[in-house]
Amino acid sequence: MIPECPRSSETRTPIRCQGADLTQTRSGLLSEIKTPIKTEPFNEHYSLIPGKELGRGKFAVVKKYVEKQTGKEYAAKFMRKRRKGQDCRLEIIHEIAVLELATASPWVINLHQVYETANEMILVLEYAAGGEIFHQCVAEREEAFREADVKRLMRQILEGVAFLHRSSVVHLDLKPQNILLTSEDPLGDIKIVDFGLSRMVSSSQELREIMGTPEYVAPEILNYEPISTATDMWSIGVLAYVMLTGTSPFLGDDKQETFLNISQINISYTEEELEGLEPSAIQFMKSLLIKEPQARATAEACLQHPWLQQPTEGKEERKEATEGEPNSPASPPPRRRKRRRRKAS
Ligand SMILES: Nc1ncnc2c1ncn2[C@@H]1O[C@H](COP(=O)(O)OP(=O)(O)OP(=O)(O)O)[C@@H](O)[C@H]1O
Repeated sequence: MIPECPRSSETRTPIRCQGADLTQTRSGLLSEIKTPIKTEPFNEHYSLIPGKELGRGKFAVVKKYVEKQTGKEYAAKFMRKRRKGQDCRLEIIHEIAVLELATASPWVINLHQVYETANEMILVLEYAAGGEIFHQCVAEREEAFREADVKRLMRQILEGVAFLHRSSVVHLDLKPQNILLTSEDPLGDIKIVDFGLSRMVSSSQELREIMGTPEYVAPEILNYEPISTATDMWSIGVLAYVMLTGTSPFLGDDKQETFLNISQINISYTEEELEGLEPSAIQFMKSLLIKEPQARATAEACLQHPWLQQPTEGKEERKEATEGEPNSPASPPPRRRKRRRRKAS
């Protein structure tokens, strides 16, 4: 779900963030960018790589391109400036500004260039060849993540989110479709994408009413209570559950049921998909899926959680496990991944 575009006539306030002076609007949008906006024809500099588009949202399409001069591959995100009759250029500028702010984090997708046409802005992004972690989340056992994989990727997600939170940015749409991989096999590293709903949080102004994706939204969003960095931490709790089990903890038969499940914290930690996980993995999720935002673990605290302190068996484990005998000493015991009605979506 996408929020209404803010009015461009909003008041702007200067803030200091990560040592830089930034200007933000009342609704938590950054309004200044450093990247030059190119107006020459995009196709003069980039060639489309034929094939399936990389992704599509409500107002954007992402396609793979090669830069003619360097031969390097990029993901070009074509974003419509007018949405539902409103000018949303300011929102796109904010998305660019957040990507600029996060350049120092290896876990946030890199912005290469920006182009603008009459109707669109084109964000030329680093190409994440492994696609969305969503695919492994819902894959059958051989391709699905093992707990050791989830731990390594979760540490990276948390480091990325901790960086954003230190910079006063809340992502507000953390879900498996917005966590990409640099490569699929061997399993690479994560890249956080899609800052379309992200906002600056400051102590002086309250943010409410920004909607993410139903299955991943925190109770305070449903109750129109203030949004904070803790709102992202709820989504990370849901993300961990989905990555570990392939099922979505709050998903109901319709949106109403999903929202009811969230507001009542109607979650089960005794599902068979959770059997065989380290007990500390359950504790980790429980430390995040708490109604009161203040009681949830922060990203920094999560990085110190016992679940993420235990050594993982490394990237090779998944391959060995799928090649070896299912119960041989070299491969960890298979985790039951029977699908239920509430498969992640
Ligand atoms: N840098 C990238 N490399 C590879 N694939 C990408 C990249 N950026 C985006 N994609 C793909 O395109 C999809 C849509 O991108 P993104 O979420 O940024 O667009 P969006 O229009 O804001 O989406 P939504 O409306 O769902 O929020 C991603 O889920 C991903 O599958």
